[in-house]
Amino acid sequence: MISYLTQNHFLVTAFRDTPAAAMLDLAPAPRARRTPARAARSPRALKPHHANNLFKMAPKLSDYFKDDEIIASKGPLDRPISGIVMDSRRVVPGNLYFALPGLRTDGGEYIDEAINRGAVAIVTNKLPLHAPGKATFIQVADPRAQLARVSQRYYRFPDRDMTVIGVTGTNGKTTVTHLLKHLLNGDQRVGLVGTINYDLGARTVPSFKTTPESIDIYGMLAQMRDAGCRQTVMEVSSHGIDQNRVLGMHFDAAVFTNLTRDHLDYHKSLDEYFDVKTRLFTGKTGAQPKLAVINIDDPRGSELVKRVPEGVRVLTFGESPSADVRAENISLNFKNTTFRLVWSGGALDIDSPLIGRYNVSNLLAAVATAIGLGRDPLVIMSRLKTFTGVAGRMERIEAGQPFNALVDYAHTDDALRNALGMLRAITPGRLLVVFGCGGNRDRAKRPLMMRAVQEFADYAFATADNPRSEPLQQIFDDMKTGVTAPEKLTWIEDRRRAISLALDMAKPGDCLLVAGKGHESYQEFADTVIPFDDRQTVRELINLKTLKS
Ligand SMILES: CC(=O)N[C@H]1[C@@H](OP(=O)(O)OP(=O)(O)OC[C@H]2O[C@@H](n3ccc(=O)[nH]c3=O)[C@H](O)[C@@H]2O)O[C@H](CO)[C@@H](O)[C@@H]1O[C@H](C)C(=O)N[C@@H](C)C(=O)N[C@H](CCC(=O)O)C(=O)O
Ligand SMILES: Nc1ncnc2c1ncn2[C@@H]1O[C@H](COP(=O)(O)OP(=O)(O)OP(=O)(O)O)[C@@H](O)[C@H]1O
Ligand SMILES: N[C@H](CCC[C@H](N)C(=O)O)C(=O)O
Ligand SMILES: [Mg+2]
Repeated sequence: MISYLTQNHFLVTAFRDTPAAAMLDLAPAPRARRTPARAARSPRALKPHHANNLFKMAPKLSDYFKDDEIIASKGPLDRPISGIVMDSRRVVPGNLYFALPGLRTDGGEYIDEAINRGAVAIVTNKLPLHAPGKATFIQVADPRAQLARVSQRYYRFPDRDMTVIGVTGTNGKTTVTHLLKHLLNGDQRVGLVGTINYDLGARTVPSFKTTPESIDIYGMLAQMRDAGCRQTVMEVSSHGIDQNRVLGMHFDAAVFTNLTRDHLDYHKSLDEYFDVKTRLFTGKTGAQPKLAVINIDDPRGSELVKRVPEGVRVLTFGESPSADVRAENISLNFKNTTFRLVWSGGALDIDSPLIGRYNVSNLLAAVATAIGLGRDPLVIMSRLKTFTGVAGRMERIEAGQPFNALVDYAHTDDALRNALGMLRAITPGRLLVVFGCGGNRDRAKRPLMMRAVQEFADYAFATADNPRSEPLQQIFDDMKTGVTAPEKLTWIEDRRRAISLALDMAKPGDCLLVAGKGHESYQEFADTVIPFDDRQTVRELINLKTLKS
C-alpha cells in the first residue's frame, strides 16, 4: 500500500497492486435483481411464494461458470456471492476470492486470510487436500482467465452494450484514445480507460494502470453503460493482453499504432512482445474485432496485416501511398501540423495543434478509426478543430520565460528520438533535456534512451524518474553505458534540482524538454510516493527565478 499527497493535497491511498475498482469503489454491484431480501424491503413486498421463486432466480456461484471450465470442486455451487475479488486484503463477507498465481507471490498463499475475512468461495488452480471451513473451492486451469470470464458474466456483458475500441502499440495509445474520445463525443457519451484517467460517464477518476485488471474493466464498463455511454475507448497494454485483462472483450475496432522497443523486462523478446499485441487482432483474446486499424508505416504493422484473420475488416493508415487512409502534403512547425488526409471516400484538410510527425500518425489512427466505424467525416473534421492536446504530451509551459519549455511523456528511446528530432528541427537555439529512466522496468532500454538524448540534445540533465524499488545508482549505471558525450551531461539525483539547473541554463531561443513523466503528479520510490508534477515544477521555478531577478 502506498500513500501520497496529490498536488491538490488530497490524501490518496493507492493500492497499486490491487484492483482499482475495489480501492476507488469503481465497480458497481451488478444491477440488482429482485432478490427476496430486496423484495421484502420494497413497498411492493412480495407474497411468500413469489419470494421463494425469486430466491431460486438469484444468481448463484454456478451461474458464473460453464461446466467445462470447472476441473473439480468441493462444497456447494448453488450459493449466492456478494462480489468478486482478487486480493485477499479486499475481501468482504460473501465474496468469491480468486487466488491468482503471480510473479512475486501466489494468491493461493492468502486463501486462509480470504476465508477469515468472509470469503464463501475460492477459485484456485490447485484444490487443497483438506478444504478449510465451509467455503466452496473451485479448481480451474487458469484462474486469471477465469477471473475475466466470471467478471464479464457478473457485470452482464457490458462490452456487448456498447461500441468498444481498443488501442494498442508501444507509443501513442493515450494520444489516440483521447483523440478518438473527442471525435466520437456527440449525441452518445464516450467512456475512456487509459493511462491518465478512467472516464466512467458520470465521473472521471485518476488511473492506476493503463489497462486495469479484468474485474475492474468489466466493472467500469458496467458503470459507463449505466451512465448512458454507448461507446468506449480503451488503451490495451501488452501486459493487459498477456495477463488476460481483456479476455473475452468484444472489440468493435482494434487499433495498432506502432511497435518499438519497451517492456523487455516482461516480454522475452521484441518478437514475443509483438506476438502478444497481435492477439488483440486475431481473436486470441477471446473474440475477433470487427475492424482492425493498422499503421503500415511501421514494418510490424505490415506484418500484422498479414496475420489478421479473414472476417476482420482491415483499414490501413500511414504516409505510405498504399495506405487506405493516408497523409499527403504534410507541413510541420512549432505551432501546428497540417496535412491532407486522403481515403477512398474523399479527402479532408487537417489542421491540428498537435505537433511532431508522430502526431500525424496518431491523427490518422483516430480519424481512420472514426471513418471505419462509419462516422460522418464532416463531423469528424469539425470536432478535430477543437481538440487542443493531451495532458503531459508535448505540453507547453508558458510562464513568461523567453524560451520554449515543454513537458512530454517520452520514456522509450524511439519516443525520445521522435520528440527530440522534431524539437531540434524547430529550435534556433540550444536543445536542453531533463530525463531519467523508470525503476523496475526494462533495464536494457536505459542506454538506448541515453544515446537518443545525447544524439539530439545540446545539454542534458539525467535524473530520477520513478526509481521505484531500484537503487537510483543502479539506474544511473545502466544509463551510463549509453553515454557518448559526457561533456554534454550532468547527473542530478533530485529531479526538481535538475529542472532548476536546466532553467538556469536556458537562454532566449533555446528549448527545454522535460521528458518521461508527462501528466504524472508523483515520484515513486521504494516505499513512498511523493507529490511531483513536472509541469507545476517548471512553472513554479520559472516564477521564483523571475521574482529573484
Ligand atoms: C508486472 C505486472 O504486470 N505485474 C502484475 C501482476 O503482479 P504479480 O504477478 O507480481 O502479482 P503478485 O504480487 O505475485 O500477486 C499474485 C496475486 O496475489 C494476490 N495477493 C497478494 C498479496 C496479498 O496479501 N494478497 C493477495 O491476494 C494479488 O492480488 C495477486 O492477484 O499481477 C498483479 C495483479 O494480479 C498486477 O497488479 C501487477 O501489476 C503491477 C502492479 C504493475 O506495475 N504492472 C505494470 C507493469 C503494468 O501492468 N503496466 C501496464 C502498462 C505498460 C505500458 O506502458 O504499456 C498497464 O496496463 O498498466
Ligand atoms: N505515434 C507515436 N509514435 C512514436 N512516439 C509517439 C507517438 N505518439 C506519442 N509518442 C511519444 O510517446 C509519448 C507517449 O505517448 P502516449 O502517452 O500517447 O503513448 P502510450 O502508448 O499511451 O504510452 P504508455 O504505454 O506509457 O501509456 C509521447 O509523449 C511522445 O513523446
Ligand atoms: N506505462 C509506463 C509508463 C512509464 C513512465 C515513466 N515515468 C516510468 O516510470 O518509467 C510504465 O509503467 O512502464
Ligand atoms: Mg498510455
